[in-house]
Amino acid sequence: MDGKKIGFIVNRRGGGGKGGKTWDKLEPVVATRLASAKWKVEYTQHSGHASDLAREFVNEGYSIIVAVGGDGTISQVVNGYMLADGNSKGCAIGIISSGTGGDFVRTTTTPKNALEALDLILSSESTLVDVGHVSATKPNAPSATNEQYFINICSVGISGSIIKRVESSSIAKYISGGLVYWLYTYLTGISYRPPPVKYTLTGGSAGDDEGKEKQMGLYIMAVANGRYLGGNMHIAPKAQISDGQFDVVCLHDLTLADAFFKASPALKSGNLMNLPAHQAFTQRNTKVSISPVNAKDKIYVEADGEVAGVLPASWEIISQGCRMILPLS
Ligand SMILES: Nc1ncnc2c1ncn2[C@@H]1O[C@H](COP(=O)(O)OP(=O)(O)OP(=O)(O)O)[C@@H](O)[C@H]1O
Repeated sequence: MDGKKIGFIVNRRGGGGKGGKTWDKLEPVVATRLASAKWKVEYTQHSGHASDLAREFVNEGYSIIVAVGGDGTISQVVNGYMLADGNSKGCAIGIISSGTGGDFVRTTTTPKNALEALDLILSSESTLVDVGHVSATKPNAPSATNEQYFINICSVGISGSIIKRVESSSIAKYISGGLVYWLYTYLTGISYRPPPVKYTLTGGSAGDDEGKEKQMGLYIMAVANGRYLGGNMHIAPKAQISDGQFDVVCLHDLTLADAFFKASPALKSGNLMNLPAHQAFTQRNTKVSISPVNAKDKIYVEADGEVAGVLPASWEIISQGCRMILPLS
């Protein structure tokens, strides 16, 4: 650790308070192991704060930034890192997972045990991974866009509607995060009707469809760097975080019965094989764009588990844009 500066960004609220408890146990170990190094901890004070803190750590010359929290915290740290151009400044991100869903660390097989995760961060080399970028329309300002990076999965359709309902929910502060998510998944599942959208896929395996605008009734499209979403849905089982491409997994034109009896089990198991080709496809692409056929439809986009905007939206991969310290695959 000679000469290295390590910054910890801790979301004490992540995982319904797990983040705080994890850090309280870990801090004495960090103090001992990093006694001869320069290290600092910052606690997130509000949503989005982890991004500002990451940007400051990069600009202050820190060599490692450790995100202590869930997928939302990891995503915000990646956003701050990308905005400050952390890769070209020789900075890497480490992860100590203490959230609710933990979808990104499921892909990377980062240890769930905080001491093991710290050990990995302090003893391993960093590796380059891809980062996704999404440009989505602001829900209340149709002529403006939200520009955002994501490290795991950005999706649109039923998943965006679920996240929008979870974020707007007034009961979320009274019951556990997992239960709120389950409740709105069920309620959205029975009321969701696939809206018509136009989409274009470019770069990669689009073949004859390369760059052609097509239309479908959108159930879900996952633009995936990682493999899991929604707290363990194995939606993109073959996605690789360093291959320079998104795995684009799409279910479309489903009836309510198909959605319940075929799509949900298939998404959970990562097996879309029992859905016919006219209702599901998987491709590898570097660019994606989708817009609603009916301009007044508000179709929500979620990125790493948080609302990123509505359609129209477009996606682009930033190949090997971020350095992370991860277990060797
Ligand atoms: N002090 C704070 N007050 C309120 N919200 C905060 C605070 N610090 C961070 N947040 C927000 O909490 C949200 C959730 O955090 P995080 O993703 O770490 O945990 P989680 O949602 O439990 O886990 P997961 O995303 O893996 O399901 C993030 O959007 C983050 O911006």
